[in-house]
Amino acid sequence: MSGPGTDAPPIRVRGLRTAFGPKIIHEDLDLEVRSGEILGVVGGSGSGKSVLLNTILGLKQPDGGTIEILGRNIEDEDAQAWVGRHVGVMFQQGALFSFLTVQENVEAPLIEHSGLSLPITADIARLKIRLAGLPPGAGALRPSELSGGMRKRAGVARALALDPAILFLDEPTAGLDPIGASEFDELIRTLRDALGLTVFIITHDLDTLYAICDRVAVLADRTVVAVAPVADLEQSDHPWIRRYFLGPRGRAAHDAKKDR
Ligand SMILES: Nc1ncnc2c1ncn2[C@@H]1O[C@H](COP(=O)(O)OP(=O)(O)OP(=O)(O)O)[C@@H](O)[C@H]1O
Repeated sequence: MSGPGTDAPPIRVRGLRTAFGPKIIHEDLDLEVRSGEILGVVGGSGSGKSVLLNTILGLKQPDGGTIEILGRNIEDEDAQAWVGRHVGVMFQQGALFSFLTVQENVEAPLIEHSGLSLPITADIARLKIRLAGLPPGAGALRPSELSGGMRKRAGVARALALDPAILFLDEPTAGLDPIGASEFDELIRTLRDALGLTVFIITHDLDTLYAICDRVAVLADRTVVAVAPVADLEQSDHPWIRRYFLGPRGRAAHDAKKDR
């Protein structure tokens, strides 16, 4: 069986169809994510980015097509537990348990999946909290005591708890000020480089796309209409892509990248 360490692409989606009743969200959608890349996923509001994420994670059943994570079909028996073991997810706002401290939030997946003793679990959680760029004292705080940026870092620490091969991030910089957002981008790139992660980021943040994404997948017309580095997408003829990258905000992000 294929798995982490094999040549299978981290994520391979083929011919995906999803729907809610009669409403079709994705049709004949193909997407292959390369090992070690940071892939940005963009699309208009309601284009199906979150539904795609949930379907890849096995939280929503596809109506057609196949999804493989590290070579394993997510509809296979026991695949959910396997995906949970090899994939880290940071949902919007960090999605932390509000009644637990940061330390306990990061320990939770370790206790559930690793079978390690509690002292070792605690040590690993402390390491992940530091890895996510939080100060040592942050572990004792509850999510409500953290700033938005710290909460997102705590979400990253928890997502990294089980040493995943793939990190999924849903709008990680939403709600952060520009300095916090670019520090967060830098964290993601550093973690990718240091840990060899493959990163899948849903984002509306053009600066993130220019700053750290190796390629960007564009969702439109119920499918992925392009997957390419931003520089190539700037040359696209697709009307939505042109409006997105060549509109005033796209140009500003492009110019900011040049000035960096
Ligand atoms: N549980 C659901 N039941 C019915 N329709 C749904 C459900 N979840 C999502 N949808 C519909 O699926 C479509 C895609 O939604 P999705 O949340 O994936 O969009 P998105 O691209 O993530 O949007 P945004 O950028 O605004 O977050 C929308 O039309 C939405 O109304």
